[in-house]
Amino acid sequence: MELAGGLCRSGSSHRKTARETPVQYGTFDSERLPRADDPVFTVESRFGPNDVVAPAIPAKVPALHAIGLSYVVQERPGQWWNGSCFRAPKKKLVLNNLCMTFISGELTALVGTSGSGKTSLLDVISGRSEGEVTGVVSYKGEQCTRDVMMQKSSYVLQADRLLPTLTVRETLTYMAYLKLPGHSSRAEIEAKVQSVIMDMGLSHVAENRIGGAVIRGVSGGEKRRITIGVQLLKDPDILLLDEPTSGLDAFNAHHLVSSLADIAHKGKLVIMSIHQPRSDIFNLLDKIAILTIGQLAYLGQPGQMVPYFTSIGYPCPQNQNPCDIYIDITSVDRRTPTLVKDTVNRARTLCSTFADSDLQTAILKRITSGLSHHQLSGAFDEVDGEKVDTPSWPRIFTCLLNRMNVHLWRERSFFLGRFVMLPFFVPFILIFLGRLGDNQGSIQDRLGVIYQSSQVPPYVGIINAITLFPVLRDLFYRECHDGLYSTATFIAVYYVHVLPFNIISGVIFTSALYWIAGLNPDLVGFGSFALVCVMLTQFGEVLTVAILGVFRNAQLANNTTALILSASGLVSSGILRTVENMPSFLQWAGYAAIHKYSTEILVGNEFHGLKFSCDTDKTGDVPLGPNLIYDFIKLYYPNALDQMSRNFVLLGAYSVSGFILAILLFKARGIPTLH
Ligand SMILES: Nc1ncnc2c1ncn2[C@@H]1O[C@H](COP(=O)(O)OP(=O)(O)OP(=O)(O)O)[C@@H](O)[C@H]1O
Repeated sequence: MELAGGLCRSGSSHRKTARETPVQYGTFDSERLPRADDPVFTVESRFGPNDVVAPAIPAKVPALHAIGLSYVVQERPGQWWNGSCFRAPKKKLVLNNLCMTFISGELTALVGTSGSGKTSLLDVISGRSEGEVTGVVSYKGEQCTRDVMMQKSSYVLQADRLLPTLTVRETLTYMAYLKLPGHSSRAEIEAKVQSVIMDMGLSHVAENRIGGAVIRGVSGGEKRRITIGVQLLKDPDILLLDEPTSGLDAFNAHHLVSSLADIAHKGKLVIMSIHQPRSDIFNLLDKIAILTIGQLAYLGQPGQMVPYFTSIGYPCPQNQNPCDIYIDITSVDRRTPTLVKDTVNRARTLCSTFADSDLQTAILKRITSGLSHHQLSGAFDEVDGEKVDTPSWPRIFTCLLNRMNVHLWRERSFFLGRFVMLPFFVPFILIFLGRLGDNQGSIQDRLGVIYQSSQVPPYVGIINAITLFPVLRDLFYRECHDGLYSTATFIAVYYVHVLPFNIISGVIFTSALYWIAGLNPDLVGFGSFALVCVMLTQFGEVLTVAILGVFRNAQLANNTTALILSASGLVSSGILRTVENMPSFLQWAGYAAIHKYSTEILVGNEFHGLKFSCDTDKTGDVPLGPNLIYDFIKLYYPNALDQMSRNFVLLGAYSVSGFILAILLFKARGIPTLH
């Protein structure tokens, strides 16, 4: 049977067209749509009178259609260090001209072997795809833009990204503040959270911590339920789930899918990808779609699957799970080139057979019967997203800040570490340098204290960021992916969250070091010293955050930031080597380094007005004249005394520019693929 124009016909000729003439998302070749008077609409079922091919859908049931959907991605030809940046990226056709229909009130499973395109299809439907999409995704008869799909659908990714320190109820409550309309009252939010807890069967663990690698918390199945519950908070019309049962035992997988079936039967449109559903899960499904090589090998009711495949020469052996059998025959076997060739050919044949089948014809009929005349000619109106009352910025900011505070408070070792880590260095410095005297030798010792005091705080900032930030970053990726808030908001919240801790630890560090070591006994000097330490700690932390925006690997980010700060201290402090003696390019580089300004402040602060005694009893000691210290400062740190305010402003600017750099790097690097 030949469909008019061959829309959704699989095969190499079409593949070529999709590759060579990429069109924009939201367009399709209307010439290939069947007409309302097409004879295919009147053909008899090939399965006989008892086999229902396409039960009529009541006109008002909302349906999601994928119409001529193709998806092409750019494949990276290796890592950049292998020279991939000099090679043209290869295009890969991941989905090829899919025509599918999904209906509200039904649970549809996308099955197929690994790499068949299940996740990509969910990405495209949800509007979160990265590549080039052609074809139309329509919902309730209107073409859905990315924004509309983001609004109408919720997407449950494969990995659970949850804060281990929060309880189940807290997790859902914070998410409700981020997702529910801005006018929602506290009581409404609590009621919604309670109803999701009940719907997802989480009431027995509602007050338990989620837990993680170190602290045991809820089970894997319960974590999956929480992740799904998070997505149900905004009451989406469409719920998409990527491998929701992965990692679960048979009992939990069945329990979860049966909850999803309940959700679907309450009127939601639920589509999930699943690798190999067991027979008890298979029985819970309303529809099943088998994908292979980016095409459709089957879409229909589970009960129709055996008759369909039997009719095309693949009967299901007795007492076997039909899903296992038919996923196997549609799979590509990659063990040897011959096997690949044979199984790809078989998969292609199965897809083109399905494209010619009554099942596919019925799908096309459903699609076209829901389309208006101008839509049939390819002219869809793009629906604008409904005006959604999103939470206000202060509400989002406060919610994120509270969540970070609760998380840090519960991570007791990180929390205490923030207060004690910097002061912890004081005994080491004191053991090494002792109490400073007022003789000439103490000048060198004071320079040592100054060097240590400008090196240690930013390193502590690095350690603090590396322990705390990555888990928050992973959560941010997930929530930013859902469009809940921006990168700038996230970084700003983190900046404000850590600032009080850095102020307190900087003041404790200075209080201990300054008076016990016997630095210049002056209250203003003490305040300036503390302020420098705070700014350096904050800069170290925010610079690490910026680097963590580039490197996903925390260890790499740690090493890179430590290297940058070491280089900064070496070239600009003037303590390890006099700046004037350095090559000019290093002198210039020193101007860009924060340690130049922090050292100038600390040197001016320490030596200004300090009197030193003359050690005349020691052979070789040269008495210091009254102006010698002043001359020393003037010679080696010419801006230390005159430009103290400017240096403070520059230190502040560094900490702000670290914040801006973090936003820019996060934006430039983008949100990673979260699968
Ligand atoms: N952004 C991308 N860049 C490169 N290749 C991609 C991209 N997205 C998908 N692919 C490729 O497309 C094919 C289909 O991938 P997809 O993740 O959709 O398969 P899947 O059926 O969900 O597999 P699995 O069950 O293993 O998750 C794979 O070969 C994958 O490598």
